[in-house]
Amino acid sequence: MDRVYNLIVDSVNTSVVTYTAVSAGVLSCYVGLKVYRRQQVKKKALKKREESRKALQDVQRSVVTDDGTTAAKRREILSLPLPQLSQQLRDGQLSAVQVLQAFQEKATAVNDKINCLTEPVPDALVRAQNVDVADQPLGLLHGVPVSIKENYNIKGMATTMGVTKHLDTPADEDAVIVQVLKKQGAVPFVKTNIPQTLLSISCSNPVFGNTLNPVDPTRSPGGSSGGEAALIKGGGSLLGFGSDIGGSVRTPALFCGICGLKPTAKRISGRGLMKGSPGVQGVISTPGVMARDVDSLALGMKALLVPDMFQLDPQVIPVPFRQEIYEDKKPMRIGYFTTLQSCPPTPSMGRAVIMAKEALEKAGHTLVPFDPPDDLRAIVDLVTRLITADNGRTFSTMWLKDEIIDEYLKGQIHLWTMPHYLRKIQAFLLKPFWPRIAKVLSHRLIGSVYDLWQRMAEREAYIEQFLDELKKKDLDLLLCPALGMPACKPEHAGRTLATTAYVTLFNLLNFPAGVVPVTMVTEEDDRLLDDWIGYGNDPIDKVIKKTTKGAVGLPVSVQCVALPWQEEKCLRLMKEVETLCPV
Ligand SMILES: CCCCCCCC/C=C\CCCCCCCC(=O)NCC(=O)O
Repeated sequence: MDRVYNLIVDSVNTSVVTYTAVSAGVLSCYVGLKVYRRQQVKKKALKKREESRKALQDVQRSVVTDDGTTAAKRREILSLPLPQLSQQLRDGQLSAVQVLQAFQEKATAVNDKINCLTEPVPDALVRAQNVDVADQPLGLLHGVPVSIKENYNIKGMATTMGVTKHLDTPADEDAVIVQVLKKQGAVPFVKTNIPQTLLSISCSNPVFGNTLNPVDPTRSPGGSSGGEAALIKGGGSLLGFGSDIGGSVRTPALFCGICGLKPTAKRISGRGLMKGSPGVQGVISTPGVMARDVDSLALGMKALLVPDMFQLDPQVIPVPFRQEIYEDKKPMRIGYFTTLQSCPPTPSMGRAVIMAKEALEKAGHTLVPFDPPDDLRAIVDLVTRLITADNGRTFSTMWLKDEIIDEYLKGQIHLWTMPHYLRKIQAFLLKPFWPRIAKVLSHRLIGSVYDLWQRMAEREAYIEQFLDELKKKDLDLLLCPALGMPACKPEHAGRTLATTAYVTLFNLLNFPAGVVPVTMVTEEDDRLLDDWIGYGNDPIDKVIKKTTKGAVGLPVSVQCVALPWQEEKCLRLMKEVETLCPV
């Protein structure tokens, strides 16, 4: 009996040992493979970064000059506002090659300091040479060098979104916007940096690295069109093209102190742009224009709103730029608000609205207080739910699977991917202390098509309600904060997303909206921040406060908003604010 028992014990022991050894072997193979894959991904990212650095250096070497006359001419070119520069190019006073080289030299020098470029556009010089031999001006942007955000397709260049799996796939066609720009004579010359996946207000990815804010390098230039904003602010481009589903044109424009316009979706074409959240419903993504001043934005829009665009993308509403609306001089009636319930702004952001409001009133316009209806519901129940409706599947499978996750993206991934039961437990525990955070956590995940339809129906009802409120006050324009805070530190970007309420609201409504710098953070704003509690001094408020502390001197903008398809009217209000509140 004992022998049988021993035999059984021995055989069980042997099985356990064998099982443990096999499991350990499989586990170490799995871990080894993971580590190996990670190293390969890292290697691939670094190789691409090195190649792009070299390509940019080659461009720099080819244009740098120590000839005094050329250098003086380049300084003169770089000092011209876009409308004058494009006029001189059309008149033949300047050549496209001369202008391109001035901007190539400046852009690469700016890049050396803040890492805002991803790659040079390889055929830029040939394109400029072709522009110079044309018999007559090719269009409104004849010979104007333009910068393009990384997620726009340019034939022959990979659109990477900051993930390595796209590095070896060059685009086979230009995005429609790029095609139209070329038809207008423009010379796309550099692509600009983005955050990995685009769904961030920072500007860093494992392939091209982190972009710094040219005004204060300890801060983020904003995202996702952060490379564009930083380059334009640094003087390396006069006209750039970005995209915006949650403020990606407006946030970086604010953080760097330039102007940016997010049009109504389908006013300009989004064909050939890679999206961070393809298929998302109800919070609408659209390309946008970025520049140092409003006249340049208007020129950029005018150059795009032409029959070529309407033919290349029949989904675009065929309405050309209405110059008469942009140049209209009649007094305007403008609604304004300084705060949203969901995320009260830090002192400088609210002060900027009051400053612009008073200047507009002095100039003869009528300013009317306007309360956006139930913005907490709009931001939490609609924007947050709709933008995270797939519970992070696109985020984790399409973008981040087998990739290195960027360090600045890590702080926000849980918002997209946290399991439902964990959200519920946390929301229950946190509700008595931090009701806003509990509200965000407790939002029901979208579990079915029926749920999605319900949210979309709520969104339609919300838009109707918003339009009714505007109509009651006879308003078709709004003035409000550009965001809940000025430029943040990159390490705080993932935990300050609540401040995007001011911009995402207009992606939800699909209204055109643009930002214009009007002031800078003052010592007094910084002092007032000490008593600022935001929504209720919850952990989100504490990070917003921490990141805003010491922001003295950073740009502060206001946001101008118009009704759908009224981009020209939105730009008109922006222009008026720019003229009345010069920074
Ligand atoms: C009331 C508290 C709410 C806190 C949570 C707010 C979370 C808001 C949810 C989503 C906003 C996400 C914004 C992310 C930046 C988007 C940048 C962007 O527009 N990217 C798209 C593009 O570049 O095309």
